Amino acid sequence: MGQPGGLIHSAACRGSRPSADTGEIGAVRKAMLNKYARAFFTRVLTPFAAFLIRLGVSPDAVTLIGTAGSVAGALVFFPRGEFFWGTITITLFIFSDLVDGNMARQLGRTSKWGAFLDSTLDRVADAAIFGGLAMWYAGKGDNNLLCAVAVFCLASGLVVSYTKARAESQGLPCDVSGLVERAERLVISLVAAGVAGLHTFGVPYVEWLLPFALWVVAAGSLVTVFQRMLTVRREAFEADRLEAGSRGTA
Ligand SMILES: CCCCCCCC/C=C\CCCCCCCC(=O)OC[C@H](COP(=O)(O)O[C@@H]1[C@H](O)[C@H](OP(=O)(O)O)[C@@H](O)[C@H](O)[C@H]1O)OC(=O)CCCCCCC/C=C\CCCCCCCC
Ligand SMILES: Nc1ccn([C@@H]2O[C@H](COP(=O)(O)O)[C@@H](O)[C@H]2O)c(=O)n1
Ligand SMILES: [Mg+2]
Ligand SMILES: [Mg+2]
Repeated sequence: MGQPGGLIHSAACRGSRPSADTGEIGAVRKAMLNKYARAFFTRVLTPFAAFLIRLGVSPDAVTLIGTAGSVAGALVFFPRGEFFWGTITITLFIFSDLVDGNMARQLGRTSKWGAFLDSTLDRVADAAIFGGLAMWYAGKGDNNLLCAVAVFCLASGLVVSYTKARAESQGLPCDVSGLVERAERLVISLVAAGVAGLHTFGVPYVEWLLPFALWVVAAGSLVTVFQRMLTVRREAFEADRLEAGSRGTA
């Protein structure tokens, strides 16, 4: 456990919110992929980000194009059961989410607007991915239960992100990433969808992977919602206690 009380206190003393822009969010413990894979992909994608900068492309444009491509890949291919091509398309575009911030940092132009745009459009891409899967199961995939599980993944993923955003808006750090962050939700779902999609090319015994992954993401997201809510509850009580204490001594 970190020291959320201290973080809250120092943030409160400065009258600031923990955010990606201030760097305070860096103090929040990250889940596995964000911790380890991000460093690797930062190294790999930095030359590409530098290339886009030389071409005069802006970080916001990369954010917008990446989201549009991910949404198109999810909503064009997934509802038709074309999981392989859907996953390939989404994967190509979704890495823009690591490139846009990289470009902003190289340019020394990270901004509050950029952070807002990035996070907001992450939700749009996630909704399209799980929405596209739900549409498949509601239609030709013909499985109401899996449709419900995909909708649950969509909704719980949004709630996971909302817990952090709402806590941060109140000056609370939400000092836990939880079991399943966005990167985990995406990697589990997309690897499963991509491999399950090989069924179309005659590969046997792979189609069960996608339903399995959806159940895993649904359960993991539910656990994560509780992890974050309990953490914020503790942080909120601590912040209220400190505030009451400072009022008492004033
Ligand atoms: C036999 C086939 C094998 C295929 C193997 C493929 C292996 C691929 C394996 C790994 C790829 C790992 C990629 C992992 C990259 C993770 C890096 C990372 O952590 O990035 C995080 C980042 C999100 O950061 P942001 O700060 O921009 O976003 C914040 C986040 O959204 C928060 O959400 P919350 O957690 O709270 O819900 C918000 O709170 C916050 O507001 C927000 O700012 O970037 C990403 O999330 C993008 C990650 C992209 C991951 C793409 C995964 C694609 C992986 C595999 C596709 C495989 C395709 C396989 C085809 C197979 C065909 C045979
Ligand atoms: N259009 C953008 C996108 C992102 N940023 C900044 O990058 C941070 C996110 O970094 P990622 O590596 O996760 O993409 C974000 O908080 C912003 O500070 C930006 O300025 N403009
Ligand atoms: Mg990004
Ligand atoms: Mg993002």
